[in-house]
Amino acid sequence: MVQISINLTHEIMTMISVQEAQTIILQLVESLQEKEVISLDEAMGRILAQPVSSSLNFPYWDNSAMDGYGVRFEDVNQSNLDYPIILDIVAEIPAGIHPKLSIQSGEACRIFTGAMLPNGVDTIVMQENTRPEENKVIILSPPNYLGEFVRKQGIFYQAGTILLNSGIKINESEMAVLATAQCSTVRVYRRPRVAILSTGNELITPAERLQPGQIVDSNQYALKAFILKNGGVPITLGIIRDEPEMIKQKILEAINTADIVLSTGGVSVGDYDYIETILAELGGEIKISGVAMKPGKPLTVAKFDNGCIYFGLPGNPVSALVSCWRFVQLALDKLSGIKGDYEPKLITATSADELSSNGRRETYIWGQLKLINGEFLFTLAEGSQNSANLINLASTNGLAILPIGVTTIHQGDIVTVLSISR
Ligand SMILES: Nc1nc2c(c(=O)[nH]1)N[C@H]1C(S)=C(S)[C@@H](COP(=O)(O)OP(=O)(O)OC[C@H]3O[C@@H](n4cnc5c(N)ncnc54)[C@H](O)[C@@H]3O)O[C@H]1N2
Ligand code: MOO
Ligand SMILES: [Mg+2]
Repeated sequence: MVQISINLTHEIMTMISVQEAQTIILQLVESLQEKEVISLDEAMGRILAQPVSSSLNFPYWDNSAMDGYGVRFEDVNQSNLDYPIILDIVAEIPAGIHPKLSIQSGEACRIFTGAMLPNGVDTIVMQENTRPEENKVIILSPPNYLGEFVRKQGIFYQAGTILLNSGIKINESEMAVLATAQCSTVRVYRRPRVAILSTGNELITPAERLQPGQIVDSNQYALKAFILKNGGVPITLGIIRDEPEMIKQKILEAINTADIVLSTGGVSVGDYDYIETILAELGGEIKISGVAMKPGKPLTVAKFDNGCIYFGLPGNPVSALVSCWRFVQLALDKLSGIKGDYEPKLITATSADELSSNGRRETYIWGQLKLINGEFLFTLAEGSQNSANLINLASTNGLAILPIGVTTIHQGDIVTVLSISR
């Protein structure tokens, strides 16, 4: 690692640090309180708004963990190859049956994995340790302990205990819990509404014919995908020309319909960069107007009286996404009702490549994070690290972070990497 001492220029002094920006943003965001009841089938990806418990025990009843024979432990625990115990098979119990009989001393039942135990049975002998003979079974080796291969009622969870906490995201494993607890409906937080708009005279849609000087609006698609991936409802408002009145109208519409607004472009110092002025004119309180990071420097954040939080993201495609990964992600997590510490997922990795920065802003370098033999390795994306190069941003799952003052991370050095979930 190579460090420099830097003279802070006026530009850097007016920008806040990434950490300060994170703190401000998280202070602005309040978690949604509105809840809705949805069907279990629709619950994937949603945030649980109440703890889940059940009147059921888990397992629901004593059942067998093996295909074999249900026995009384005291009958068979002395069994061995020289003096094998022989029991009468008095019943066959497949899974799904409620056995009504009671197994007496000297008796066994044929039983299968998942089948409910009858009264009297306290242990299962797996069939590999037995030899059936007509309506009898020979126990070739005794069980290791009383209750072997029995899944006792309530041994995993007892009725009434909390199975899932409020504020967790429902993924596949939580879906299984909700299903097994027979929650056919689930109370969740409503999804955050996120308005997305692109500003710029040069922008066209992917379907339009490209004319010299134009550029396709990729940000709209990137941001929509990001919002969908994070459980929000994207409200795409399209492309707005660099026309202050038109931008004003769209922003007004956006802040009145969404919890968060993401716009791209128009936040730097150019003659057509109107966003910050318009936000202020509309009564937005400008909380951030520049962060000492690269890319993502001109990030503008404002809060409106109705609670809406406006992120004016830089227009450069990489800058826009890096700002989302670093800041909007945390804001969305908190807004969504997810309980957590709202901290970026930072991973310590070894750098496979030399990484460089001018050391003047906290620099985010995109690439691949791989787990190799239990250790994380960061590989630089091939090609240019230019904030307009959205092509080599594809497949990025990690952003190596070079703090202010650090100009070089040598190959083999340790580097902190922001992990991006894919
Ligand atoms: N004199 C200075 N110029 C610039 C500075 C600076 O400090 N002084 N900062 C640079 C940095 S850093 C960034 S980042 C950009 C931010 O620009 P804006 O947020 O004002 O965005 P635009 O000027 O509208 O566009 C920048 C760039 O991005 C392209 N773009 C815009 N929207 C989209 C979209 N929806 N999809 C794809 N690409 C888009 C646009 O064509 C421009 O190339 O400012 C620097 N300038
Ligand atoms: O801050 Mo800009 O995002 O470096 O290109
Ligand atoms: Mg600009």
